[in-house]
Amino acid sequence: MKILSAEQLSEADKVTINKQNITSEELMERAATLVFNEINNRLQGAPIPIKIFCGIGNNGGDGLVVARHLIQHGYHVTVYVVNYTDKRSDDFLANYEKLKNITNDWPKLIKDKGGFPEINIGDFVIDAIFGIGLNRPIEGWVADLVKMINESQAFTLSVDMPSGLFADKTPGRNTAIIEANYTLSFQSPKLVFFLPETMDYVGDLQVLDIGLDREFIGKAESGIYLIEKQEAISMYKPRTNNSHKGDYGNVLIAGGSYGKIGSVLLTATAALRTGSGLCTINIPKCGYDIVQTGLPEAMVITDNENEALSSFPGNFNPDVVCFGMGAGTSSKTMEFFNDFLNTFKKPVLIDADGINLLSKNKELLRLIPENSVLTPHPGELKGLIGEWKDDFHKIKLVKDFSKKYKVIVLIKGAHTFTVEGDNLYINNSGNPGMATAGSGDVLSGIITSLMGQNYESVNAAVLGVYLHGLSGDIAASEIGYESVLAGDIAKNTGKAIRSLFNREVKELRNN
Ligand SMILES: NC(=O)C1=CN([C@@H]2O[C@H](COP(=O)(O)OP(=O)(O)OC[C@H]3O[C@@H](n4cnc5c(N)ncnc54)[C@H](OP(=O)(O)O)[C@@H]3O)[C@@H](O)[C@H]2O)[C@@H](O)CC1
Ligand SMILES: Nc1ncnc2c1ncn2[C@@H]1O[C@H](COP(=O)(O)OP(=O)(O)O)[C@@H](O)[C@H]1O
Ligand SMILES: [K+]
Repeated sequence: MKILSAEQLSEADKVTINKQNITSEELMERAATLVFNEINNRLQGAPIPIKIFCGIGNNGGDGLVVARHLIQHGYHVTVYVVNYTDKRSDDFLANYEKLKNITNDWPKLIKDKGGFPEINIGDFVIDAIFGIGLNRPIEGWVADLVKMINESQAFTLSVDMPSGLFADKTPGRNTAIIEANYTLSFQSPKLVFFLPETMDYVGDLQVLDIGLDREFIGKAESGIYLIEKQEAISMYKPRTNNSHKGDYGNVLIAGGSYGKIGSVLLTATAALRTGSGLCTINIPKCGYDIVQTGLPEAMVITDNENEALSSFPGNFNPDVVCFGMGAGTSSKTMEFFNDFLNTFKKPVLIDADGINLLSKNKELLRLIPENSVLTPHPGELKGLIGEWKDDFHKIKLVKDFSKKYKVIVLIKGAHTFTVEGDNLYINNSGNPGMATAGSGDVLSGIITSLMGQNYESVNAAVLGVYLHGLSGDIAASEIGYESVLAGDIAKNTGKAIRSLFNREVKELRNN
């Protein structure tokens, strides 16, 4: 799904009104009725106190429409108009009149702190104060109101966006923002919903298709994509009946050092479980027995050194190499890395200590083959691109880096971002059970496997991140968040692929 900016959404709004020959008030009615339907489905007529806080722009207008429908369906509703200015939008005013026509309980105007109502923990709060029109941080008594709503701990549902969040920029420190339990957003999720600094304000997210013009959305240049099941399905390449192991990639996983051999095992297991035809592991000697016993399906090449890798096996020509997990950053391993980058010219995957070695010796960046994939976690990323001021700055730095070195860079996190030049792919699978040692090693194995199976690097990264999250979701649903081990994520990649299609294994082939 494309993620549009606030500006593009406002434009889509205008184009839709024009093309569908409707008024903006009708579009508001359509959008806000969908919000009402969701709330009604959820509450099923429950007699709980509903407090709706409406701004005076169109977000507030949505709130008034929702209020009207709720009242007409017999809910206990109190409407508050958060009168931060007197410049009310036309559609707000039209719906204000409509609301007054159906109830004697007219909206209560809040103009300062004196007008704040009591909010109890059992209330259902609807936040329709600001939407995509917010253009400066919330201040003064309105900020106090937001704070009061948050402190009440009442269940809070935000319409379109939690008030106080900007769709496309960082909110800045200590600003007032609604901490929603649930956000019903119109047409396109907003970028800030997925960033580490702002995702916690959103709560559970649901996007409502309000029927904005498809052609406009199709053509809109966004460069930001949310990756969900549909996108994953469109990237997946089925296996063919008439095939053999040579068709599914020969991958080399190089890494590990004394005490960290398990990392390579996890990566190789994930690669094989994602479908690699052949997998060879390159480790220091000390790992030989561990790896041969732990994963008999893999072949092993040992280094001359006992405890860390020191020289790249140049006489071996795999389809793709993945380097770095558990490798350490000793000078010997730096020699290995140097050797490797000077020898191997097809796209590679560099993870963990591979990234740390790049940060130690930035000269090596120029040697990375085009279309390689780098998979740093935030700590490793800092070594590569330096400190960032906020999430938007981080994205800019990573885009610049990706363009400069022609590589694909992941920003790993609860929503992993895959950055390829100016394109951002935001992953929407995964869960907190995946915050466990070795989870990243598994991800590297999955992506490397796909690269070896002839997926374009960017698709291997985007699909690999999605499958990794989905495998983690399957593992967590079976054994609970706390118990998920990285090995469980590796084990479930096959189930993840199958679940994309809800079909029997036999049907997942190209005949
Ligand atoms: N796009 C779509 O597809 C559809 C959108 N719809 C809905 O419209 C919403 C957008 O509505 P909107 O443009 O009227 O803006 P909104 O968020 O209500 O607030 C703007 C008002 O706030 C003011 N203001 C700003 N910052 C401020 C501050 N810090 N402190 C104080 N005031 C501040 C600003 O005035 P200013 O003072 O800047 O002149 C202005 O008066 C959108 O989120 C969705 O809910 C649907 O109905 C239909 C389909
Ligand atoms: N809360 C979370 N939700 C979804 N995915 C997560 C979460 N926490 C971690 N992950 C995923 O787990 C992986 C952790 O990678 P990394 O930090 O490199 O782990 P390690 O170094 O232990 O292998 C990343 O792919 C990340 O996206
Ligand atoms: K809102």
